[in-house]
Amino acid sequence: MSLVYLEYDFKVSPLQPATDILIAELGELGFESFVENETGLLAYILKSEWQEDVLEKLFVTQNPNFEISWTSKEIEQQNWNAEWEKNFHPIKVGDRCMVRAPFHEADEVEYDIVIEPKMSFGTGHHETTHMMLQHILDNDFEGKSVLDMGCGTGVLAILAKKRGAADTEAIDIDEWCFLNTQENVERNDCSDIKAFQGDSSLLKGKKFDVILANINRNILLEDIPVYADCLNKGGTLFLSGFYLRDLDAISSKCGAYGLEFEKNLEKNNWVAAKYVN
Ligand SMILES: C[S@@+](CC[C@H](N)C(=O)[O-])C[C@H]1O[C@@H](n2cnc3c(N)ncnc32)[C@H](O)[C@@H]1O
Repeated sequence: MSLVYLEYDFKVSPLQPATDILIAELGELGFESFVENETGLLAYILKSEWQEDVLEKLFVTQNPNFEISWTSKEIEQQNWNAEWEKNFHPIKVGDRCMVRAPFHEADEVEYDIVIEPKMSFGTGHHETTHMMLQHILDNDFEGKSVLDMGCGTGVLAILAKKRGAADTEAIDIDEWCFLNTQENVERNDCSDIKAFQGDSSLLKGKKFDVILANINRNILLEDIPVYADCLNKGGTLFLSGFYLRDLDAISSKCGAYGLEFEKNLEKNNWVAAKYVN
């Protein structure tokens, strides 16, 4: 069955910081994918999950410093793929890692990741994915057991595996992401990554050396106690999907469960923070 999505074409002024704030707010409302352009942003959400009147209550729509207008249209999933192919360019993370689509030419990099995201989040274009990939490049994954929570396309689990991770699990609440992760792990010769559909209730009794969770502020605040429970002593937790203004709240919740803040990366006000157990 083909799912029906809504494509919103937002025109915003000034382009920055309005686009960044809009992406953060729409992400919290459940929008799954964003394509930035010269006038603003295309954003996609499943029609069945959406009530448009929420847009009137956003910070960007209510703040007189921003001008914003939008149109929307229904698109079928297959149309979305064509749209995505038009807009998806390969992304490099430093000199060592490239995330590209199957129809892009491979480059000479240490970690070449091929992703067909369809409607899943996680192409490396978003700041949070990019910073999480950077953390994976900067840290030792050799022989570590890894959880990628909120895996989207599975891109973080795939890079962790390519960096030498041992047992690796990838979980997403969304069926489409779960299926997409399964496809992408095969495509990248990482088929021993185990993918599951679900949430933190699946984590009972499990233990990991590293947990990667790029989700959003509210889910992270709710799930940090579960992550702390699942992290081996000496383990590392990487969290992203929230803004700099929420770092203190996230860090103090982690602190309350014995997880000590070590460092964070920042890009356009987004954060990817590292905690140690
Ligand atoms: C910001 S995307 C991150 C995707 C990918 N890990 C990346 O870094 O690009 C967040 C993902 O978390 C998933 N998600 C949202 N709430 C969740 C929950 N409670 N448990 C597990 N996954 C969740 C969404 O479906 C989405 O795929």
